[in-house]
Order: sequence, then C-alpha cells, then structure tokens
Amino acid sequence: MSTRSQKQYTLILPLDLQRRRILLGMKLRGFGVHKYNGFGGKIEPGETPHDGALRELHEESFLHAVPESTHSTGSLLLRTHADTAALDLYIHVFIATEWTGEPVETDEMRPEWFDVDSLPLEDMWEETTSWMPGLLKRWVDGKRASVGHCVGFNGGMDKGTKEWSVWHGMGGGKIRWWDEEWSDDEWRLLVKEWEEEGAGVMVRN
Ligand SMILES: Nc1[nH]c(=O)nc2c1ncn2[C@H]1C[C@H](O)[C@@H](COP(=O)(O)OP(=O)(O)OP(=O)(O)O)O1
Repeated sequence: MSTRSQKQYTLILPLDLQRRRILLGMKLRGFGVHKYNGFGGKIEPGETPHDGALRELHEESFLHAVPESTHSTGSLLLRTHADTAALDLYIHVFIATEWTGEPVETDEMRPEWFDVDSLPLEDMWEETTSWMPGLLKRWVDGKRASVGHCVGFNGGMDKGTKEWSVWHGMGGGKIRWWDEEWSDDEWRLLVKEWEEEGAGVMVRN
C-alpha cells in the first residue's frame, strides 16, 4: 500500500474567448513566487474543488467567476521523489469563461493579461508549460478539451528563487488530452498506467 500523502489544490484560468487572452498572475509570495500562473490554492475542508477555485480567484484577483461558466478541464498529479516527506500534489484545473469585476493586484498576485499565443513560458513552472499552451489553444479554437498530466520530480534549481526545490527537475511524465468530456475513471486509468510505468522516476547515471 502506498504511504504517500496528498495535498489537493485548485488552479483556475480566466479565459477571454473572444479576445483570445488569459489572465495570469505573477506570484508575489509563498509557493511559486516569481512565477506566472493561474490563480488557486489549497482546498479547504468541506469545500468542493469548484468552490475552492471560485474562492481563490476572488481572493487573489477580486474577479467573481460565474459558477456555470467555470469548467473542470483536467487534473495534474505532481509527485516528488526528492523529498522524504513523500508528498503528492493533486491540482484540479478549471477554465472560467465569464466573470464580473476587474482584476486587482493583491498581496499574493499581480494579474496581467496575455495573448494565448504569447504566454510568459520562461517565467512559469516548467510543468505548466507542457500543457497550458495546448489547453488554451484548444479552447479558443472552440474545443472544450481537458488535460491529465502525471509527472515526477527529482529536485532542481528554481530559476525564480535561485534555490533548490523538490518541485523542479522534472522527470518522466504522462500527458493525455480529452477533446470533450472526461471522467474520474479516465483520470484514474491514466494515474494507474503511469504508476505501473515507474511513476516518472528519472534514470540517472
Ligand atoms: N507544477 C505546477 N503546475 C501548475 O500548473 N500549478 C502549480 C504547480 N505547482 C503549484 N501550482 C499551483 C497550484 C496552486 O494554484 C498554487 C499554489 O497555491 P498557493 O501557494 O496559493 O496555496 P495556499 O493555499 O498554500 O496559499 P494561500 O493562498 O496563502 O493559503 O500553485
């Protein structure tokens, strides 16, 4: 039986379909500092991932996403092999296509709009760059796609903080796209396949 523990997070991406642009935030403190990403954080006890995503978006940017236009668009399983704590992060990804309010800078995030064809990839998590451009491109082209990404990390240098971190040094991963609806069963199957293949441990000489 696995002795790993798991922390669940949300990540929500406000996507302006008409203008083909996405609101990202420069993280000003804490986990992921100095990187652009969507908005999100830990899911609180008793909260659904959907509720958590809406709450975090408001806390970090002051936007109120319309719940019916906030779609579950995939899951990320991040597993570090560099930490004796044996921790997995499970991130629930959402795209919001309608909201009210204007983005405001908060203590945690400085929001900025980007054309979906020119994301600030150099200043993002390496992991995120492997799926975000493809996901946004599918949506602005009219496909309600979802993504699953299971990936292992061996530890490495964080360009932003100049410090070693267990969430860098990306090893093997498994990515899958669903062009329409996806289900928990499909996600579980992807995780199972990935674990059977060795859970993304990089073979080092
Ligand atoms: N490799 C990765 N790829 C990705 O796309 N998002 C990642 C990621 N690693 C972390 N994230 C996201 C998930 C989440 O939205 C955010 C981290 O959340 P926060 O630090 O804001 O959470 P906390 O809830 O701990 O903080 P507070 O908001 O201060 O409570 O970074």
